[in-house]
Amino acid sequence: MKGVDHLAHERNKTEFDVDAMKIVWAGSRHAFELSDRMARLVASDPAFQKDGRIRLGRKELFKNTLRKAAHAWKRILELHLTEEEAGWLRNFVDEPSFTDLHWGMFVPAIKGQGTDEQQQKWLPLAYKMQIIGSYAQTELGHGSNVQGLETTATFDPETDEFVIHSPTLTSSKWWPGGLGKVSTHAIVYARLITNGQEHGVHGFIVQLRSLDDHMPIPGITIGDIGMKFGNGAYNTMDNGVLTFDHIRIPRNQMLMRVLQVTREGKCVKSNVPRQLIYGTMVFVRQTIVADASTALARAVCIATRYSAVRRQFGSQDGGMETQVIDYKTQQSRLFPLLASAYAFRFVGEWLKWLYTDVTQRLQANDFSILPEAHACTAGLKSLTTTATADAIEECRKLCGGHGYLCASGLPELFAVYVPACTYEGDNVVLLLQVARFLMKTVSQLGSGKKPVGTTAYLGRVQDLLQCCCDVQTAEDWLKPSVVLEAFEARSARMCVARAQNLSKFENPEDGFAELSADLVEASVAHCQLIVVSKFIDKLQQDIPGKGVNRQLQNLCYIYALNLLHKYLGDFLSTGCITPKQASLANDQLRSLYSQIRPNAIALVDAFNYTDHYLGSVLGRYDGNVYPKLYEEAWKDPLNDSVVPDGYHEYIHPMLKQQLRNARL
Ligand SMILES: CCCCCCCCCC/C=C\CCCCCCCCCC(=O)SCCNC(=O)CCNC(=O)[C@H](O)C(C)(C)COP(=O)(O)OP(=O)(O)OC[C@H]1O[C@@H](n2cnc3c(N)ncnc32)[C@H](O)[C@@H]1OP(=O)(O)O
Ligand SMILES: Cc1cc2nc3c(=O)[nH]c(=O)nc-3n(C[C@H](O)[C@H](O)[C@H](O)COP(=O)(O)OP(=O)(O)OC[C@H]3O[C@@H](n4cnc5c(N)ncnc54)[C@H](O)[C@@H]3O)c2cc1C
Repeated sequence: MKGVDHLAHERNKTEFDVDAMKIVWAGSRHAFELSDRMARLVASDPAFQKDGRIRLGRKELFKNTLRKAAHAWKRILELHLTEEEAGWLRNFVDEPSFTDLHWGMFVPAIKGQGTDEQQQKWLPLAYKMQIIGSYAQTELGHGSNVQGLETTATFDPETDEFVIHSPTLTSSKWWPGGLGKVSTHAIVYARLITNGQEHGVHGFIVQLRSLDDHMPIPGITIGDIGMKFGNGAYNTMDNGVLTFDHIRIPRNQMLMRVLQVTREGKCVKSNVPRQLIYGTMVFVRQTIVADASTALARAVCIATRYSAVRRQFGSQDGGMETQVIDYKTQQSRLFPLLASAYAFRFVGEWLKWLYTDVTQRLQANDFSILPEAHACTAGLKSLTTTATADAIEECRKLCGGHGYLCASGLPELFAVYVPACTYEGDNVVLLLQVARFLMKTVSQLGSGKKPVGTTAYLGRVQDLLQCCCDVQTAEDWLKPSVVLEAFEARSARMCVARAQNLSKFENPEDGFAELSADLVEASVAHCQLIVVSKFIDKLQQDIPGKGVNRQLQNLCYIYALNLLHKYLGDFLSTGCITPKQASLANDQLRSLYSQIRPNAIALVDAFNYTDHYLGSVLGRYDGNVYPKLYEEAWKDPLNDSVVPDGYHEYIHPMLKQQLRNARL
């Protein structure tokens, strides 16, 4: 059987309505139709082809990215695309570029932290791309510790200006995307100083380059920070270095929604909390969770299709060998990743809802759920990006040797994706933020303050400390209440145990530092509970389409029970379940793998990825893997000549030498 036939055969086994699942995956019929249209538009445009990207040198690669970004903008204008359509189009172009930072951080920072007048002035320029912006927060010496940033913005009352300055080498801005070669402006984070007094870190709109000839403004030194991990990959982005030598900007270019500086240099606080200065990060972390499901789904789609095409061992009487997807070990590695892609999709949907809700509340001066929004975005960003980066690497291994070829698409996907564990907040630093939130919540339980939102379960802590898991058979693990209670009890018990250990320290900060590794584990447990509970919530919705809900149920329990298996130490040591119940969970997991197996190909087809977007010979929709891999190999520049360059200089003399030695 050919690879092409394998996948057709697999698709015939499907037990659910794939078109209906495509809509569930996209979030709505509207989102499906729109993303489908944009994906096809990009795939059919020769200007957006990706072939050979990994073989380009840095300069060529970067210029190629500029060309694509300019072409994308041209198409957006020609077709009068809406903001939503334009976002999808840029997504399917699938090449990190300065536009990510312009639309993803520069514009949101002005929207979130700018006053109405500032928005009226700067947003139209940014929307028309008459200025291009980046987000310059991180410095050579400090990234995680935002309060430790060294760049200064000193108010000069004589001229009504701020003087932006880099006092040290370590205060050089370092990393901002789009800054190195493209951006004309940036939101620069700097320590505000007025009348000799410091007022913490704030954002300032600073012009970096001339709008006429793109030369840096005098006093500004700016460039690219150099090559990053992997071929192609994130090297399409000009992450930059920037220093200021007493650059003057008008007073009204400080983003003043949180704090105003008057003509006299007086600081006047508004009614919004200081943390709103960090609001852009909350917004981006939320989008990163949605992106995690997309990147994970890409890797899983490649590994699943290839696992159905690939055959090894098991041939009897000259019959066909076994499809590697039928090995239980392959299933136990692959199907939890498939389930995670769906789980992250739904938690991403929920997080988007939460973010929208917080934004509306903020507009009505209700800041009460800001800590919850911060903890959820930070924790879920950390959980989903760590899992996705690990999963892409696992998918590479699931594809055996061919997974290591760039033609599989997996090496570049990994190289592009893995910095997500670091940017927008190092994942451990973010989990420590969640831990602070959880410890604060536990410490307030005695005061009668009822926890709400994702920590509401901690309000039932007494019950959760005592409850016994009600599982007697493997089927009992298919009850939502049972699964939910196990995850709630595990998280609550871990939180309470950590809080008790913390209370033994005289100085809570010392305790927090000493116990931080344990605290991070409690944060992970809490975030996993959120993902599981949002998946279970999704199952309660009225989901149309034959067999769709059934598949989602199977995926939900695979996600939850695989976590239970992987983190068994937590569940057993906190006494949430018994070893016997753990073993039953494992039995159920195996049964679920068998149920998912005939639907695996259709479940990845439901992601609706074009071959252009997947960029993988192994993941091709038609399964025509071997002929295309063979074809692809011959495209390598090494195969341009039969005898390689360097033969006469190095190989030939070496062979001659051996020959002479042999004759002696
Ligand atoms: C084949 C492949 C082809 C190619 C494929 C292409 C496809 C690509 C796919 C990739 C996917 C997506 C791409 C997406 C594009 C993204 C582009 C990358 C952009 C990256 C940009 C950046 O990195 S910007 C810089 C980000 N920096 C950080 O995140 C810094 C981290 N540090 C902090 O956030 C904070 O300083 C801190 C959280 C660590 C706080 O530290 P500290 O304790 O010092 O805090 P404070 O004293 O300042 O404040 C404490 C109180 O404030 C509360 N707090 C903290 N943060 C927030 C917040 N954000 N919101 C609300 N409240 C907050 C904190 O809880 C404390 O509260 P209390 O305890 O109540 O006092
Ligand atoms: C590809 C990429 C794109 C980026 N784009 C931008 C951008 O556009 N704009 C921008 O401003 N920045 C950008 N950044 C910077 C990014 O936000 C920072 O690198 C990130 O926030 C991590 O900070 P750091 O580099 O200072 O790491 P560090 O904080 O130095 O981390 C080093 C190690 O120390 C540990 N650590 C640090 N603090 C603690 C603590 N309190 N407790 C325990 N462990 C700790 C971390 O876990 C990590 O293991 C980008 C980074 C990358 C990689």
